[in-house]
Amino acid sequence: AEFFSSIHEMTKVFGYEQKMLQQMQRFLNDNQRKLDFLKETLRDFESERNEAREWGPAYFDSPVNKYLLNKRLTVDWQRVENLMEASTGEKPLSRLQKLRNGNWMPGKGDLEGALDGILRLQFVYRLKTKDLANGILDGVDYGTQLDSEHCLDIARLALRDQHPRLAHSWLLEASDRLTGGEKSKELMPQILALLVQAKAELGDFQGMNETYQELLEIQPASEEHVRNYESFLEAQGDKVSLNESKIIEEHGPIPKEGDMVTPFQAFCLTCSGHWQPEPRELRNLRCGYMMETHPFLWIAPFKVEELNHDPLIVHYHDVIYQSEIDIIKELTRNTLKRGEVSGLNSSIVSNVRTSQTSFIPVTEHKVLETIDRRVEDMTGLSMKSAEDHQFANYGIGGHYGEHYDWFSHITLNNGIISNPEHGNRIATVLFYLSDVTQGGGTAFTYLKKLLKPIKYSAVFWHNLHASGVGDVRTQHGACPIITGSKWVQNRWLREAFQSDLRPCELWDDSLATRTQIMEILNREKEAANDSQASSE
Ligand SMILES: O=C(O)CCC(=O)C(=O)O
Ligand SMILES: [Fe+2]
Repeated sequence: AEFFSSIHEMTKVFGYEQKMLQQMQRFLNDNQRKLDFLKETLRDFESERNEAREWGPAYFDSPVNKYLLNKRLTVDWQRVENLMEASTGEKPLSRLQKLRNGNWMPGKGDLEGALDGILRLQFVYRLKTKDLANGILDGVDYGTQLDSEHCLDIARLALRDQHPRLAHSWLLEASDRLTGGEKSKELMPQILALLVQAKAELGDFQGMNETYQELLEIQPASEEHVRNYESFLEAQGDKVSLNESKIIEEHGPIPKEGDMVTPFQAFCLTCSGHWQPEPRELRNLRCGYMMETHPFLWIAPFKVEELNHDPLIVHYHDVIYQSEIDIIKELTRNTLKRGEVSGLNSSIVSNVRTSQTSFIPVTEHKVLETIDRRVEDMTGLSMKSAEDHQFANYGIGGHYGEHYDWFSHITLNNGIISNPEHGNRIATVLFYLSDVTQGGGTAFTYLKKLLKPIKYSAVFWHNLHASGVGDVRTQHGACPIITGSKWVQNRWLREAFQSDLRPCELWDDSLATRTQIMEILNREKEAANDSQASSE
């Protein structure tokens, strides 16, 4: 099992730890009883000996006393020896070991996953190292302090995952948090050695020089440091005297709109709200009640909000009920596993997606059937070719990086998707089965839209152009959860049986690069502005 990706699992593990504590308590009790008995015996033996000493040799005139000493030296001491030799608390120890070695316990991968989650949160939301180390997450104080060793662990991972700025700041924090004593002596050289590496990646040669000197001051005898310092001076020595030590910010500058960024950067900037649609891009969007698709909706119309016109994205409110969510949670209780993404030839576990997911066929429960009738009314599309219901639970730091829901040609043709004859994923309906306390929005990277999960609501969008070609503007992802947990349900509708039901549109951006798309979008925007301006 895997735990860091799900709060649901983490709560279970927390329960197991309670059992481990009980075994530890039993171990202590058993040993305490043994020690108490030995102490009492020691006192008894001592008092018998004191009495004998007071009497002097006359003590042994009494046959009873002779007997007592003999008994002590044979039987009683033997008992003491046996007791001292016997290992106590074996039972609770072996129970404890069983609990801890069970496959329900988190392992090394989970620990790394949890650290990875912290780093991702920090990177995406540009959180301050100092705040995180003080247990403050995006302004909320959780009161948990990280010690020097924790900071060092995070720094090590940051360095490995090419976040040298973050590594640098975590190392400074690790050093600030050293409290002296043996531990400091052990950790300081490790901190400085990694600091040299971080500064090297950041091109801070003067800083490297200073840190090398500090390192050699505390470990002058280390041949390794001397050797490294010498080869550094040889290679970069000329740069040292020229340069000022750099000021290193823990986060790089925020790219401006229109700057060239990677899709991942666009994802981060949308998640953190640094990139947002401009007011004029929003002013034609409406909200209201929808009642066209089904007579029932005249009585209870859907509450809809338009989020985007092209591609069409709409948000429905109050379209799933607590009673349904309760049933769903029961259905998925034992079937959640780490979510996978499409690899070249198969589905793979990847850090791109850290959530627990489960596919459940509609036939499993009538509630799924009811939800599908609703989806039909919400989308005007047929559910005949829909995939199984997918449920996902994200824990803290859990996320799903930017992606398209539509399958690429490679995926469509390599036989790893279910029912390829049903074609590509024409539309997505994403239900939010929970609110999320902090973070965890759905970010549309091209459209700069961030949707905060609202429990009982659902988002619906078309993934494909009318030609059947994937629409790259639908790229989206699940932003990492800062606190709380997130439940979603995906309904993926396929192309088959939809030909009379889908709306039309003309252009095809399937082969365009991001820059080309941005150009087209900007041109459209300008055109819209022009026509707006001329009509005003
Ligand atoms: O959880 C989210 O907000 C998005 C999930 C998603 O995009 C997916 O499962 O394909
Ligand atoms: Fe998706």
